[in-house]
Amino acid sequence: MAVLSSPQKTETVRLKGTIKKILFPRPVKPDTDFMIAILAGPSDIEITIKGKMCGVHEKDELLIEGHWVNDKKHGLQIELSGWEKPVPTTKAQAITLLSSSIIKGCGPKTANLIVETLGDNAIEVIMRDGAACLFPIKGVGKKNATRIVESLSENFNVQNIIKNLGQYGVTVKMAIKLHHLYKGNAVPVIQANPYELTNLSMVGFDAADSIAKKMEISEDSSFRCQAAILYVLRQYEGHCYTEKGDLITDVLNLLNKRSLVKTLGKEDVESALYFLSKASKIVIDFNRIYLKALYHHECTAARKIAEMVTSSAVNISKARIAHEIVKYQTQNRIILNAKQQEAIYTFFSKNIMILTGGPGTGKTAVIKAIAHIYRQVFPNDKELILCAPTGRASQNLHKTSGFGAKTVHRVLNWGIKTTAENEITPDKALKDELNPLEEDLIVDEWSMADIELASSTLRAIPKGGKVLVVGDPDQLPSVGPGAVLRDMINSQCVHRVHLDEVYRQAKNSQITENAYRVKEGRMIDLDSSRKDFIFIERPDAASTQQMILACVKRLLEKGYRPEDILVLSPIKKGTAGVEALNDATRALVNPADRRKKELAIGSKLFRVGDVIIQNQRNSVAKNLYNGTMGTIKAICSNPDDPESKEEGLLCDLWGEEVFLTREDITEFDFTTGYSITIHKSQGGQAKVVISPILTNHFIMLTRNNLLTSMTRAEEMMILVGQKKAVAMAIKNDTPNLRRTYLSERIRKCVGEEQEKQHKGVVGSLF
Ligand SMILES: Nc1ncnc2c1ncn2[C@@H]1O[C@H](COP(=O)(O)OP(=O)(O)OP(=O)(O)O)[C@@H](O)[C@H]1O
Repeated sequence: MAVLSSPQKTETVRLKGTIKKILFPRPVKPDTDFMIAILAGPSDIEITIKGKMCGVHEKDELLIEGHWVNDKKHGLQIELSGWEKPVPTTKAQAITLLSSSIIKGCGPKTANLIVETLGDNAIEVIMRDGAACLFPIKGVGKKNATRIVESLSENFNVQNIIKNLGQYGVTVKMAIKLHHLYKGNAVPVIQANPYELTNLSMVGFDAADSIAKKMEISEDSSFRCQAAILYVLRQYEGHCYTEKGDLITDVLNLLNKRSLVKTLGKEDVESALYFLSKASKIVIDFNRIYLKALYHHECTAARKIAEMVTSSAVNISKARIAHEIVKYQTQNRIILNAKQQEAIYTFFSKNIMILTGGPGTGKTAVIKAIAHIYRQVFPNDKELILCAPTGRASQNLHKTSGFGAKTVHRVLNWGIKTTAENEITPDKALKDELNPLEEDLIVDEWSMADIELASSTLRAIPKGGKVLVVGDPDQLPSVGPGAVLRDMINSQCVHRVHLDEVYRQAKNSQITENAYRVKEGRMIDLDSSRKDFIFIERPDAASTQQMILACVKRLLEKGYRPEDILVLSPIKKGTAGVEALNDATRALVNPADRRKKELAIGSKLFRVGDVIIQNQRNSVAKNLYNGTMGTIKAICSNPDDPESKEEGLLCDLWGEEVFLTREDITEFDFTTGYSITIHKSQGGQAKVVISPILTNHFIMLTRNNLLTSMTRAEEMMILVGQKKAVAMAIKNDTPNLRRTYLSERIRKCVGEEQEKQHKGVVGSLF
C-alpha cells in the first residue's frame, strides 16, 4: 500500500477512487447515511474516508471532497464535505449497479442482458430514454422495466439531494421522501423554502427550522410563520378547525420559543394567515381556521347529507315491506322488535338514515334483514354493499352478518390503479360525484368514520342512492378529525332509529351486563362468579404488567393462540403502556430462538411467528389497511418475484398469504402487535381481551375508552389494576370536545335545500 506524504490538514482534498471496503455500518442498510470506508485512490493509495454518504457500495467509483482530520484512535482520515457517484460507464460498473440490492426488479442475469443490449453506458441510456428502452429486452417486462427506471432515478436523485442538502441536516430518509414528493425538483424546492420539509410526516417544525437556520433563512421570514401555522393546525388531532385566538397563541409559542433575534407578534401571524388563505392552503370561516381539505370535507358532507335528507326515495309501499318482514321472520325464526322493524321501514322509505344502539341490541340483525329483503325488493336492478371504515371492522361485519363485506376504501376504489397508464393516487377515491357508485350502501361502525372518509363516501352516492350508517355513539370517535356520527345525530335532521333492547346473552354474559353499567355510569360488577368478566386487583403498573403476562401464559396453556389474545392499553408509554406490554408479551409468546429467523428494518426487529399490525395508511391495490393484523410465517425473498433478492416477511394476514417487502413494512408502518391501543382496536374483536386499568393513566380513563375495550372481547374480558381507576373511568363521561361544525352546517344546508324546493314548488304554480 502506498503512503500519502504529509497532507496539509486545512486544504480541501478532491480525489477519485474506488470504495475498497466499508468499515461502518455493517451491513449497509438502505437508509444508511453516515459511513466510514476505505477508498483506493490514485496509485493505490488507501485512505479512510468518513461522512454523510448514501447508496454507496464496495467497488463503487466515487469522487470525493473533504479535508484531513487526525482521529485520535485511527489516525489520518478525510472528513467528507461532498461526494459524487458518477454514472457508471464501464460494463462491470453498470452490471454491479443494476444487480445491486438498491435496484428493484433486476437480478444479475437481467443486468447482464441489459448491458449486453444497451452497451456499457446502459445506465446513461436508461436514464435518458426511460422504461421504453428496456421493453424489447427479453424477460424484463413492462412492470420490471418501470421498477428499474424508478429505482435508478431514486438512487441518483437521493444522492443529489444529500449532496446538496445533507450539509444542512437533510437525512437519507428525508431525501427518499423528498424524491417521492418532488422528484427532480426536490433540491430547488427545499433551497427556496426549507419549511417545505414539514410536508413530510417525519419532519416536525423544529427540525425544519433548524435546517432553515443553517441555510440562513431569517427568523421573521413569512415562510417560517406560514409553516408554523400549518404545522400547528396539523397537530390538533381530531379537530376539524381551531379558533383563531387559540391558533395565534400556539403559533407564537412555537415561533418564539428559541428566538434570540426578534420576537414575532400577532400581526405577523395574521399576515401569514392571510397569505395562506390566498394560497388556498387554509380557510378562514369567521373565527374558525381550517386546513383547506378539512373545510372542504365538512362542507361536502353537510351538503350531501342535506340533499339526501330532503330528496324523496324510490317508492316501495309499506305493505310490501311488511310482507317481506313477515316472510323473513318466518324463514329465519326470529321476531324483530318494533324498533328493528321501524329501522327496516325507514331504510326503504328514506335515502339516508342512522341506526344506533349499544352492544348486542340487534343492529347486525337489522343489517341482515335489510340485506335479505333488499334482494327481494330489487332483484336485478340494484345491489347493496355492506362495508365498514377499516379492514378489521369489515372482517367483523362479514363474520357476524354472513354477507360479503368490504372496506369503504375498496368500495370507493381509493388509490387504486384502474388502467396501466393511470398514476396511483393513494390519497384519493376514484368514486365521486362524477363517477358515482351504482350500488346502495350500509356502512357499519360509522363512529369510526372521520370527516374525510365520510365526505368521500357520501359524495360518491348518486341522486336517488341510499345509505344506512350504523354505529354506537358511546364508542370512541374516529382516529382522524371529526365526530361524524355524533354530529349527524346532533343535527337532528337525519332520520335515526335507536335500538335499546339488549339481546346478546345479557343474562349470562357479564361482559354485556357490565358494558351497560358503564354506559349508564354505574359501577361494574367486579366480583362476579361468571367466568367471562374477570377483574384482578393489582396496586401498581409493575405488578399489573406481571399479572397480564401471567394471564397470557395461562391462556396459551389452555389452548388459545397468540392471535386470540389482545392486550389493550389506553396509553403508549410506561410499564403498563402498549410499548412495554408489547415487548414483554412478545418475549413470552415468541422469544428469540436461534432456529427462528429474524429481519431488522431500521430499529424494528421481526421474528418468524410474530403477531404483527399495520399502523399507517391504506392501500386498496395491496389490500392493506390500517389496523390489519396477522402473523409472520417466514422471512424469505418474494416467492412471486424470482429476480428479487431482497428478504421480506411472508405473512398470514387475515387468512391470506401476503408478502411484505421492506418498503411495505416501512410505508405501512408494520410493527409487532401483541399489544395495541384501545383506539386502534376499534371495530375489531378478539376472543380474549386483557386490559390494564390504573389511576396513573388518568388522562385516558374515560367511559368510552373502557366501553370500547370491553366490547372488543368475544369470550372473556380481563381487567387488571385498581378498582379506583375503574370508578374514575366510569365517572369520566367528558363530552367529546372535538371542534367540528358539521351539525350546524347540516342544519343550514337542509334549510337551504328546503328553501330551494319551496321556491321550485311556488315557481311551478305561476
Ligand atoms: N329480535 C331478536 N330476537 C332474538 N334475538 C335477536 C334479535 N335481534 C338480535 N338478536 C340476537 O342478539 C344477538 C346480538 O345481536 P347483533 O349481533 O345483531 O347485535 P349488535 O347490535 O350488532 O351487537 P354489536 O354492536 O355488539 O356487534 C345475536 O345473537 C342476534 O342473533
